[in-house]
Amino acid sequence: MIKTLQSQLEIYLVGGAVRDQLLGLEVKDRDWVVVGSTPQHMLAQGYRQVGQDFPVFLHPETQEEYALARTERKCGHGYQGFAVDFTPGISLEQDLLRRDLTINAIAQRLDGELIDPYHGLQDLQNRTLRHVSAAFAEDPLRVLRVARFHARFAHLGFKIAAETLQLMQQITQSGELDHLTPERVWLETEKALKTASPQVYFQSLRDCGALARLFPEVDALFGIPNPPQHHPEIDSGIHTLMVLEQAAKLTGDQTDAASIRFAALCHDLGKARTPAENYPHHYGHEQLGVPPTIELCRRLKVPNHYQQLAVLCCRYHSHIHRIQVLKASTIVRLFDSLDVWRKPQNLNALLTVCLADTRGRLGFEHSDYPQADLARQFYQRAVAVDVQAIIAAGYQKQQIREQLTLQRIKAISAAKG
Ligand SMILES: Nc1ccn([C@@H]2O[C@H](COP(=O)(O)OP(=O)(O)OP(=O)(O)O)[C@@H](O)[C@H]2O)c(=O)n1
Ligand SMILES: [Mg+2]
Repeated sequence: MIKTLQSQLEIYLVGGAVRDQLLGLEVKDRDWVVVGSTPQHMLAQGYRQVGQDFPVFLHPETQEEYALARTERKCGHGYQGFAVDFTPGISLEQDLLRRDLTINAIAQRLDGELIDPYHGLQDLQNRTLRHVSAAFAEDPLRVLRVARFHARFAHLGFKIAAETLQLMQQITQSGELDHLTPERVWLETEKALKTASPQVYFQSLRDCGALARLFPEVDALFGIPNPPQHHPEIDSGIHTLMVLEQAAKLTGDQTDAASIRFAALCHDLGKARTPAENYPHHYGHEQLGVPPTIELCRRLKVPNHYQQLAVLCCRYHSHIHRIQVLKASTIVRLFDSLDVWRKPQNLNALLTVCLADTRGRLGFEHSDYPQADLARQFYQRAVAVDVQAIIAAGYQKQQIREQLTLQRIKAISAAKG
């Protein structure tokens, strides 16, 4: 069935599938381009149209995406306002020319032969992210996409070509990024947070000036000093990206990796709000970081669970760093604030951010962090307090709560010895 369908169309594999296969990586989803066909012909072959006025179709069996070869010309701001031409005369080369990066603009015929008019193979070998043509600028989201591909492939040695970075700077300066919807910005950012090197995404955005437009709260950290004895890297922006790098290493592909990494990104936002006369100290930066974290999340419509964890990590990371000297009652209050009784994962996430914070400093990359073990011990003691025994002893209503807190404090005090 597939064979007969495809034999009547001129079909090429394109985009990420060709790229990842050439890099020796696992291919997740496959995108196809169809040359010389029409929507009517596609429908007659059994394909289902995806969008109303976009020439993209789903294969009746594999459900993979097949797009008619097309050109696009921008005639407005942002995502809207494209003049799309998908008449059957559009060639494969024309379709590839409108794409973002040369490494994404290699096509493969069904017999395996590669068609590479823009030298994507060479750029794959040179580990270079290079735009295909000036048409790159027609979709400003591509500034974020390149930063994300950089984050995804940095560990393989990929760099952004100088002329592409320049173009990203021009697009940023033109103000086009301001027309991106929050949803699209967050979608790219969330994907970037899940890559092997999320810090490279934010560094690349900074390199082209886009960080100040999209994440001014993070950008504001650059140039803010820390005490050199604890922070040999000094700069709060650099520290933040180092913490993000460590958080990525610690979380790997665990399911809540993205929210922990996002919390790492936000944990020190308050340092940009320190009065300059206090430098390099940042008294109260934990609480000062909450408003910019909430503002960033509101603007980009970041999902609630990200915001909640980021706010907790802002507020309480220093508590964990100092847990050895905290009173047992303060520790119980901290656990209450973290809602650890219902959500023990909050404690794990905070401890991961704190470990990343410790290691995200120049020369401290392999530091131990005994505070995490201690926090876990205190939690184990406190969570073992038996509420049923308190009820059985005859306590009522809010007395139960009070007794619970009291006994948890006692349990932690005992553990402190
Ligand atoms: N703004 C965009 C989005 C997509 N593309 C093109 O469409 C292809 C498919 O897009 P997408 O699936 O988003 O990216 P992939 O490169 O396939 O990467 P992934 O593995 O993440 O799917 C890209 O390779 C690229 O050629 C583009 O040029 N500009
Ligand atoms: Mg794809």
